[in-house]
Amino acid sequence: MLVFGTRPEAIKMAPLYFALKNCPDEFETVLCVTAQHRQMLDQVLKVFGIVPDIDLNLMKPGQDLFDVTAAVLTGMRSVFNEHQPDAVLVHGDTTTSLATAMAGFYAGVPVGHVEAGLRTHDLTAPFPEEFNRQVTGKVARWHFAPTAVSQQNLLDERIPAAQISVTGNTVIDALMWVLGRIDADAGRRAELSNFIDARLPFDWRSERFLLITGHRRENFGDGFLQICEALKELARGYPEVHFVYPVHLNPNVQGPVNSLLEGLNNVHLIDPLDYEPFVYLLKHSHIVLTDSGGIQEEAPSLGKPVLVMRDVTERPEAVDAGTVRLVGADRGRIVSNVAELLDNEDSYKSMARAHNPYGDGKACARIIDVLRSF
Ligand SMILES: CC(=O)N[C@H]1[C@@H](OP(=O)(O)OP(=O)(O)OC[C@H]2O[C@@H](n3ccc(=O)[nH]c3=O)[C@H](O)[C@@H]2O)O[C@H](CO)[C@@H](O)[C@@H]1O
Repeated sequence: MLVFGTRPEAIKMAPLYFALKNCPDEFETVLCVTAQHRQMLDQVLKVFGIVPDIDLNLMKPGQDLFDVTAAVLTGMRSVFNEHQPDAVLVHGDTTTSLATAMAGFYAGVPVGHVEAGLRTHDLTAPFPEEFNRQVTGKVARWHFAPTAVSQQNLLDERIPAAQISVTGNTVIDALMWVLGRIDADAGRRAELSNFIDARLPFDWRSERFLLITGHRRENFGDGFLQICEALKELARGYPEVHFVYPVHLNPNVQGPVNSLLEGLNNVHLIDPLDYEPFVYLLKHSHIVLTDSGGIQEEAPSLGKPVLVMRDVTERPEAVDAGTVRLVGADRGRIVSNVAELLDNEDSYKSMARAHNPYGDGKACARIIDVLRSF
């Protein structure tokens, strides 16, 4: 059984879902979604053409971490009772993953952790994700670590080596699948272009633009004010550059972003994009400014410099390779780093190198090999 509830989990679990479904003689695959994020999850399910077998549909207005954790935990009790899975697979560091892993532990269902071993070693950053992944790691029977760094983090926590496999990150499987589908189909490319044209009033194919995403809890409040002030300063200082920001639906993000950034001609605040147009836009972007985890993995494989608006990252591989840089949610650092990349071609070139520290597109096959031997 696969269980997930948010957009990034759905993107990263979709290829694994298909890979398992492709082995019907070996695995009966059941998909349960919690719908921790309803709308953004559904967007991804639609792109991949996936219909869940079970939908807990637990998103409610104004719910907090206590509500989500409790709802997933009790929801999964019923699901496990009814379906009696032999194993449950969860992903990464969401509240859905944490509570499902706990439910698996209580119900005696072995847990496989996809994207295991990422660590900042600071329980408050990202919050609550670092806590979620550490606790999920305590419970897991199989740890599917994307890189040697994440494998080492698990070994340092005295997880037995035999329970850890280095598989690569399934996000690269998803990215390659989506890009392959776009490349192979001129009609699809035309449709995507029309879709993006309808949302952006400039020629995004030829003009320079920054692609921005920001939604981390630890940046709510002052962090978002600083991010918005930085964007405002950059937009005024570089009127010929465009700033495209698909704004996360969380009201803590929508509030400051909409009020502080409206009315600037070259700042384009749009709704979160479906995965396919997002990836297409990422491919055409000049610089990526983000606090997201997944985008730190996708952008390097497309050769895009990434400035991460956080002080720590659980993904040091691309930072070490020099294609991702940490700039914090700090107005001065964001402005100076973006300005350097816009003004200095050598700096830009040194960060704009395509490389793939996070996988080769074969992570799902490796995960399935491990599950086969169970
Ligand atoms: C910092 C951190 O702890 N992040 C975690 C968070 O995801 P993460 O921070 O990656 O979550 P996001 O909501 O930023 O989602 C990123 C994904 O959404 C796509 N995208 C983004 C914007 C948009 O408009 N449309 C769109 O499709 C991106 O291509 C990317 O694949 O949960 C994931 C699932 O457990 C984990 O893997 C990540 O470690």
